[in-house]
Amino acid sequence: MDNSRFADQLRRGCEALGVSVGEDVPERLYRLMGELLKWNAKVNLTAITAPEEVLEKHFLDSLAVLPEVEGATSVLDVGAGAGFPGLPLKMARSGLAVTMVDAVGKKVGYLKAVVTVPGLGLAGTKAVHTRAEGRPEAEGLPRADRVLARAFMDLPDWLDLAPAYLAPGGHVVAMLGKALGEEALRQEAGKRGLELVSARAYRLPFSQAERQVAAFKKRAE
Ligand SMILES: C[S@@+](CC[C@H](N)C(=O)[O-])C[C@H]1O[C@@H](n2cnc3c(N)ncnc32)[C@H](O)[C@@H]1O
Repeated sequence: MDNSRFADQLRRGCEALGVSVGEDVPERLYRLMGELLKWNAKVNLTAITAPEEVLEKHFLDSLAVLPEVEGATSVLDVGAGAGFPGLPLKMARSGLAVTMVDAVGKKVGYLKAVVTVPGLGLAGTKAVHTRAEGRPEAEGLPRADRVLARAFMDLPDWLDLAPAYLAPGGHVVAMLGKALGEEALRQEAGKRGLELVSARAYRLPFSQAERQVAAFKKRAE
């Protein structure tokens, strides 16, 4: 897929998702895809390698959570793997302080390298090699306004772990596959002293795959 077809498809996908990104973001994501596929030939980062799928399943799927991130100044992406959703979010909102953490050293090696590639707009993005177990200070991880993860843990385990990394007033964001009812989300939240802030079900624009994103905050905040 050439650069202009990629950019066109990315724009159409963003429009369908109702998210907006700057004019130069498609071009920078195209270059990020080049880095990802180049590294993936040496280091196992992702099983998704067809450009159409990287565009939708990695890039658009990451950008789809922009509405839940708006207004935040910092994001912690736990179990970031090859940088999803952290890298596309940073590209789309350059003012965001993004920290990505992963337990696998070679993935973090890629993340640390890719954020220094000139022109990608990822400068200042942090990548930390550690196992996130809910002890931010000991793990060298910041507390953040949005603590999010994709394909990392089941919702109950995520809601047990993630609040430890919240800055005051922050939200835990859960990226889910099949949608859960709001009552089920509220129940899981309530068991952990959390409140449901929002829940939004949508489909990815080309494959129509189902997604849901839910945000939670600590009760009485
Ligand atoms: C299925 S991958 C998802 C990667 C990325 N978020 C995505 O959606 O493409 C899960 C990642 O979590 C990492 N991981 C698993 N347990 C972890 C932990 N306790 N702390 C940090 N990373 C962890 C794994 O190394 C892996 O890269």
